[in-house]
Amino acid sequence: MNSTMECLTDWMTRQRWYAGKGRLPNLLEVTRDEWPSEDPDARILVLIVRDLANNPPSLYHVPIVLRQTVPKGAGPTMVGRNTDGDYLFDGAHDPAYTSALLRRMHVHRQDRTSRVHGGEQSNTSIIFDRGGEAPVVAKVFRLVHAGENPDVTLPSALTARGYRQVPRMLGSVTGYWDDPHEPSRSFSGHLAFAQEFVRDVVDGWELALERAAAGDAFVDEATELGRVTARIHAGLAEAMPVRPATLGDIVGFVAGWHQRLAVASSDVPALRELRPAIEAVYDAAQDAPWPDLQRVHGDYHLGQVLRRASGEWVVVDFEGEPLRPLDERTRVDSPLRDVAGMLRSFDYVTGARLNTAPDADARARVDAAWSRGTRHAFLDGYIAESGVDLRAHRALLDAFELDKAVYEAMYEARNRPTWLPIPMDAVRYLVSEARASAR
Ligand SMILES: Nc1ncnc2c1ncn2[C@@H]1O[C@H](COP(=O)(O)OP(=O)(O)O)[C@@H](O)[C@H]1O
Ligand SMILES: O=P(O)(O)O[C@H]1O[C@H](CO)[C@@H](O[C@H]2O[C@H](CO)[C@@H](O)[C@H](O)[C@H]2O)[C@H](O)[C@H]1O
Repeated sequence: MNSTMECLTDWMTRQRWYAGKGRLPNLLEVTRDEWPSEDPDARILVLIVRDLANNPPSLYHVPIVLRQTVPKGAGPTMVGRNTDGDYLFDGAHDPAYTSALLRRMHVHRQDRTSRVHGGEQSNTSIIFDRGGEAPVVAKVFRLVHAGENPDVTLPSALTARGYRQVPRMLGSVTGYWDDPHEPSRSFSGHLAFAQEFVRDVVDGWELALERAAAGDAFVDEATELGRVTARIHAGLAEAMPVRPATLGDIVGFVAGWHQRLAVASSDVPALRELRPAIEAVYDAAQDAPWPDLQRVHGDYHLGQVLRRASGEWVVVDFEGEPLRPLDERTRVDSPLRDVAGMLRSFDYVTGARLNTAPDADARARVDAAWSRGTRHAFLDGYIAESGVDLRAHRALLDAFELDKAVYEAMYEARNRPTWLPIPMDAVRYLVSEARASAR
C-alpha cells in the first residue's frame, strides 16, 4: 500500500498522455477537489499534480475514483491501493467519475454508459453513444495550463454563433490551483469539455490516403474543405478580435520562425545546411503584404477534419500545435498558418505513400500530381468563399509552409523518425530555385 502520489507515479509512466517518456515523474499534489458521487461505494477525487522531474514542472489533471472493493472487470484500470486500503481507479474508466463529469457540465443523458476512445491521444476522450440519444464526447485534458484552452473557447464561440462546421459544444469544466512560487496569485484553466460526438464520419487523412491509393481525385472534397476553412475563419473573425498586422507583429512572426528554425536545427542535423536558404524565404516574407490577424485553428491538417456521411466537413482539435507554448496559441495569428498547414497535409499524403511503398515499382506508381491538384482545389475553394486572393500572398504562404515543414521535421524527428523525409523533401522544394521562380 502506498500514498496516493506513490500510486500515481508508477501508473502515470504507462499512460499514453504522460509527457516525460522514459523517466519517472516526481509528483507533488497541488489540489484535490472531491466531487459529489451518486455511487455510495465511490469517492471521486479530481487531482491536479505537478511533475517536478520536468523542467519547467508540468501540471497534470488526474481524476481518480476510490473504492473499498474492486468492481468486476475493473482490474486493468486500477491505479493502485493507498495507505487507507482504498483501491484507486482511473476516473476516465469509472462510471462514478464519467457520470459526475457530465453532471458538472449540465449534460443530461438517460444512458451514461461510456467508453474511452482507444486512439493515440495526448488527452483522454470519453464517448457516450449508447441508448439512442445524441452521442457525446467528453475530452479530459491531461496536461493543464493556466488560462483559456483554445480547444474549448474557439469551438464554443463558433457553436454560439450557429456554425455547423464544428461539433456542437455542450459545456466545460474549469480547475483552480495555487503555485507555491507565486503565493499572491491563484490560477485557473480548462480541465475538460463536452461536445457532440459526430457519428458516421471518416477522418480526412484516412479518406485522402484511400483516394490517392485508388488513383481517385480529391478535388471536390478539397474545394469544399477550402470553403469550410474560410467559413471557420470568418466565424472566428466574427466572434473574436481581428486587427491589421503591425510592423511589430510581422517582425515578431519572422523572429518566431527564425527561433523555431534554430531549435529544429539542433534536433534535425539535415536542416542545418539548408538554414541560410530557409532564412532567406523568411526574410523576404517580412516585406510582403500581410492579411489581417485573427484567431485561427493553429494545427490544421487532414487528421483534424472529419467528413460526415452527408459530405459536410467538421473541424476538431483547436488546441494548436502541441509543441508551442499555450500563450502563443491563444493570440491572434495569421489565417495563412491554417491554409499552409492543410497544404502541407496534402503533400504528406503523397509523402506517406512514397514512404510506405514496399519497393521502387510501388514508389513509381505514386502520382505527385495528386497533391498539386488537391492543393489548387483547396486554394480555389478558400478564395471563392473568403474573397481573399491567397495567390497574391504566395511569398508569405510559402514562408508559413516552410515554417510548418520545419515544425514537422522537429515533430517527426522526435516522434516518427522514419517520416522525417516527408517534411525534409518539402523544405528542400520550398527553398529551391524552381520554387523561387514560381513565386
Ligand atoms: N466531436 C467529435 N466527434 C467525432 N470524432 C471526434 C470528435 N472529436 C474528436 N474526434 C476524433 O478523435 C480524434 C482525436 O481527437 P483530438 O481532439 O484531435 O484529440 P487529441 O488532441 O488528443 O489528438 C480526432 O482525430 C477524431 O477522429
Ligand atoms: O497530435 P495532433 O493532431 O495535434 O498533431 C500532431 O501530430 C500530427 C501527426 O498525426 C502532425 O501532423 C503531420 O502528420 C499528418 C499525418 O499523420 C499530416 O496530415 C500533417 O500534415 C503533418 O503535419 C502534426 O503536425 C502534429 O502537430
